[in-house]
Amino acid sequence: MNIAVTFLPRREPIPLPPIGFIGGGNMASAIIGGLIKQDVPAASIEVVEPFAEARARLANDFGILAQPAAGPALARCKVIVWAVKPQSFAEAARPVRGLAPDALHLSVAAGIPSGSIARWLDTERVVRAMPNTPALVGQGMTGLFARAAVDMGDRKLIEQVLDATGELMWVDAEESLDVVTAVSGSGPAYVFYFIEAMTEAGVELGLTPEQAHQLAVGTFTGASALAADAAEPPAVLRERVTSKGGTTYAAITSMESDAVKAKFKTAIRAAHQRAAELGQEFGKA
Ligand SMILES: NC(=O)C1=CN([C@@H]2O[C@H](COP(=O)(O)OP(=O)(O)OC[C@H]3O[C@@H](n4cnc5c(N)ncnc54)[C@H](O)[C@@H]3O)[C@@H](O)[C@H]2O)C=CC1
Ligand SMILES: O=C(O)[C@@H]1CCC=N1
Repeated sequence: MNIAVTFLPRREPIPLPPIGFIGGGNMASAIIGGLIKQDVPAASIEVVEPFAEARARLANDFGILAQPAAGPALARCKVIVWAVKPQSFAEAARPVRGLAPDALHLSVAAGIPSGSIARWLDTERVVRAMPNTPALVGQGMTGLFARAAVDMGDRKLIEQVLDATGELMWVDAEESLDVVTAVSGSGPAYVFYFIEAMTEAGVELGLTPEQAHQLAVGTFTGASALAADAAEPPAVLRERVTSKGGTTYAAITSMESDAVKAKFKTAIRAAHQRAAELGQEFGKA
């Protein structure tokens, strides 16, 4: 499948209206952290978060007084960000429907189709996003899809809301978001998994955990920067590291004989399949 994408140029800041969040967990905090960095005052952010512990974290980290349930405070919000688990979306939507009739809705939930969200909230102004956790350090990758009723002004508003989280990429087909989920949404977990493996191997071979961690993390940072900067594809960069009969050759040959690349691709297909299942399971209500 070909995915049509648009990389966005750096954006001029625009003043942001009050923004509401339904769910105040990890992803909401990553986006809120970015807003606070853009000097959005905590007082213009409304959060609905049923768990007291999560509310305490929001108060402590950002000075935000979150509400345990949806109420009239959401009426002033021009954008509402949906950062609940796919399993909780339909239930969370029920008390919000009609509370903020002019709001543009932005969902980060994996899998849940924009058509279900439009139905639950009785509005066509819905954008779906698939961010990832490096958004916490301003280096996230976010895929975005807009329903037909979302105009250019709405898109600009969404871009501004997510501006401090990292790079944004609009996709033209909603199905592409499930691919984005499998590649970059879940992707940081794959990278951490490889970092764990490299660190464990380094320790088993005699380095201290600190040394092995520093080498593994630094190698990912450096190789990613090189891949981003280089004109050549990653396969060519890999070949440049791989001296004939040398150490890398031994490692890559071992991985190829264990079908590591094929297995890794199978894992990404499993994530893709799960994104579609989440939509089917929890998008119906
Ligand atoms: N964690 C990740 O790497 C990514 C997560 N996502 C998506 O972001 C969404 C949220 O994920 P996380 O932030 O990781 O989960 P999380 O569990 O940290 O946050 C979800 C929050 O929603 C709250 N909540 C539950 N029921 C609610 C209700 N009825 N009304 C309001 N809030 C309610 C929970 O108390 C919790 O604090 C999910 O849909 C996930 O698919 C998307 C991209 C990456
Ligand atoms: O694992 C999940 O379902 C979510 C979506 C992408 C990353 N975390």
